[in-house]
Amino acid sequence: MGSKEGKTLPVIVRVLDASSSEAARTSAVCARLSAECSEPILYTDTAPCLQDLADKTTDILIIDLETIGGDEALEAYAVRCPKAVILAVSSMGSVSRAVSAMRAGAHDFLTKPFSLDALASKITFQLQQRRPIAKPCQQATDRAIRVEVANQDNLPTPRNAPEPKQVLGLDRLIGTSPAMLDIHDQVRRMAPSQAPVFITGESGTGKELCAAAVHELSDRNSGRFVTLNCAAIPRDLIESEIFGYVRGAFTGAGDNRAGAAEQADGGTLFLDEIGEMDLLLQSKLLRFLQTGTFQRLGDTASRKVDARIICATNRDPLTEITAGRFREDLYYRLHVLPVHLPALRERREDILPLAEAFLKRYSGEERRNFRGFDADAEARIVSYGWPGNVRQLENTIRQIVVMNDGAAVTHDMLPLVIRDAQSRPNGIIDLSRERSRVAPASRPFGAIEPLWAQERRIIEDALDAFDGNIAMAAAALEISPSTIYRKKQSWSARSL
Ligand SMILES: Nc1ncnc2c1ncn2[C@@H]1O[C@H](COP(=O)(O)OP(=O)(O)OP(=O)(O)O)[C@@H](O)[C@H]1O
Repeated sequence: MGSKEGKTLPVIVRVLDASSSEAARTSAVCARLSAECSEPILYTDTAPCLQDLADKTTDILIIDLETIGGDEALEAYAVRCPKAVILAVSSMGSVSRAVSAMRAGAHDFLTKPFSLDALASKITFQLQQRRPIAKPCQQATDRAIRVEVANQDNLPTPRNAPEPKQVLGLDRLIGTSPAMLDIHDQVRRMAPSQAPVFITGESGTGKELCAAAVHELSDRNSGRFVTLNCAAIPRDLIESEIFGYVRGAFTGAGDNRAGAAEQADGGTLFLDEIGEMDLLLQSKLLRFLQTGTFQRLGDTASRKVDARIICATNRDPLTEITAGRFREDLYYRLHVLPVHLPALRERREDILPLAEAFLKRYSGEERRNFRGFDADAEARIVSYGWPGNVRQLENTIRQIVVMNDGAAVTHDMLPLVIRDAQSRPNGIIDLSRERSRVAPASRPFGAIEPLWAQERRIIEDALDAFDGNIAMAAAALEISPSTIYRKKQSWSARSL
């Protein structure tokens, strides 16, 4: 776990297995982990486990595939705890089962019966090796309270690793370019206001970090900063995630649940990828903004909360309005304090300070000796286009640190996509072949691959190219990682 106020928090382990004896046995593994674990939480039923994954912090999830009805069901668990290490276990082990479990979100797979040592060493390995994955669904969870951290993955801090420094507000928004200094200035001025903030910018430019800085510098900072990524939640669930629900509101609503708006009472509600909301929900959000009141799904009582709204999108809001996908009245209600985060290629002065900060952070975490970049590596890093912006830069540096060691990062440690960028400016995925295919004048219906299938092929190619790393694949495709999660969900919904 991360560190709060200088103390290392214990690793939170959840175990889901229909057999209580199996669950208890599996949980015994915690005693063998080098990281400090709290008492594991055992579930024999899926519903309470799903609920807790959505509501509470999870560092490790050990999940029995038979209990959840197969590996296809795993994704629903994975999206609820995007930062957890997920170990799938099954008594029906096979290579294809393991592969599909890992595609659905597991980090590793074990066939039952397994030895506790085997499970412990797999978990330890994952905790040490895991690279960052994108935030598919930062629900209204405890983790959304961002009074943290250099260790942004909420991974358990290795016992001997240096404690991450606690940095708040603008310190976390690295950059000294004129554009970034201007953003700092805007954030400082906007923070004390109660008015909504509307943040635009390409994926990975730091919109969420900027929203967190506004919250941290505001007088609401003793309240919660609750993040809801609308792109990562199926559209029909966004409403219940924002406004909550009462028992029986829909199948599976076994209990009353507060939504993100209530959890942000007294604090800040950050609605990321707001353009993903459907029009009906947009009108409910508008009403909430106008009156401060809302109803939980299935409830008749109105509730009132005091939450400051910050929203973000990587789309052009005016284009969305023109296309009829975004309500103009909602836009003007939200677009009171606008901030635009420029792409990293438009503020090249920030690249090196960011790269150096990430190198320092990850060298400390991974116990490496890196102190800087050699001249060739530095030149390449500074001149590369960084289509995935700061997220891509951060992931790249982390990848380099995990895979190498030395005093300086050298040119040959850089991923091929960056070393080779001049010859292939779009990165590793050569889309030019796709585009240059000469289409015959007419082709019979059915000879053309449907758009979703082409899209799926391209995304899966990108994932293969980056070894399944969603953040890197998204960066190369110049889309948000949450788009990949959403697409994957839609493929499973089609049972593809
Ligand atoms: N100026 C910055 N200084 C330090 N880290 C940054 C900065 N900008 C972005 N990052 C890091 O880059 C990653 C992506 O940032 P963030 O999630 O805020 O981007 P985003 O614009 O909200 O992306 P998306 O649109 O895909 O949700 C995070 O790990 C964040 O900490």
